[in-house]
Amino acid sequence: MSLWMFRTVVKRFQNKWRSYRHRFVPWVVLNLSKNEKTLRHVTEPSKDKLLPDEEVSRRLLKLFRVLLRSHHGELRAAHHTHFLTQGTSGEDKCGGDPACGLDAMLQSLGFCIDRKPSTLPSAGTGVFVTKGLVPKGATVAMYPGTVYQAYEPILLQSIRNPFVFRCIDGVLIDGNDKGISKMVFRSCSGRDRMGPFMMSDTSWLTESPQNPLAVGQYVNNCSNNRPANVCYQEYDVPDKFPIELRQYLPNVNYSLDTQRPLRCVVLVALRDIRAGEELFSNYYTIC
Ligand SMILES: C[S@@+](CC[C@H](N)C(=O)[O-])C[C@H]1O[C@@H](n2cnc3c(N)ncnc32)[C@H](O)[C@@H]1O
Repeated sequence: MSLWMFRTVVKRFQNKWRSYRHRFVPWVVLNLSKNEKTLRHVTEPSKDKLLPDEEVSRRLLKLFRVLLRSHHGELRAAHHTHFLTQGTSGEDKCGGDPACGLDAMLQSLGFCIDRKPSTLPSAGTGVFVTKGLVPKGATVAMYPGTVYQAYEPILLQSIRNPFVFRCIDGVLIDGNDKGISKMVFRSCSGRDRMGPFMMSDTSWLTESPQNPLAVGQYVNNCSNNRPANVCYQEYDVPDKFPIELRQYLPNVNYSLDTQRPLRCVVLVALRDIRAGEELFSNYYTIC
């Protein structure tokens, strides 16, 4: 093969690769050809938002305020009984009681989601609606993890890591709750605290996240007979987001000197989803 031909082939591959909005490496590469029918096409990146950012903010704030109130209640109760041992690490403010976050979710959003074995054979864990009804257009989950700008190195953390999510602008979110990814998230989160306030939530790395939405990294890909019922949407946290509620955000910037607002990704319901149903997203979006 001549050098010219080689370059043309590489260029063609690069263009196709870049046009994929979301990819979980290496699973997407292996399965892309099998699943062409499930590709989602959008005409322009800006047309890909189902919910305006203000609406995403409003819904997150509603949940986070209920979480804050219930945590204050828990802390007061713990003070009374002299069993306050959690300190202010920001992790496990529910005292390990997942019901605390789930109650807040049911109260503020009208549904609960949780992780369970997937209904798909050999797909590992999935995410299910366990109570209530998720109405079409609801913010049903968040994709937690460390946020890498397109120019930042992620090589070590990305090796054999199926949880690296690629946003439309090349920003990557590492949602792996194990190994080096977990260490990186914890260290960045500890670094960014402002006085008494945590700027992010590390409890998504445990079995019982205090923000119950932060399990979106476990949502499995749709297939020809299991169509997507949720889709991803980027959400940049606005400057005015209250400082005392940032402790529930499951994302943190890898670099301290990132000049952009914190990138989060939410999953939005494409239709009403009932209790018992598994969530399926679309790993491939072409624009
Ligand atoms: C982002 S993770 C999702 C969580 C994963 N189910 C787990 O338990 O760790 C992506 C991985 O889930 C699995 N997966 C996702 N969708 C699948 C599907 N439709 N069929 C089989 N495996 C799937 C693949 O192993 C893929 O690499």
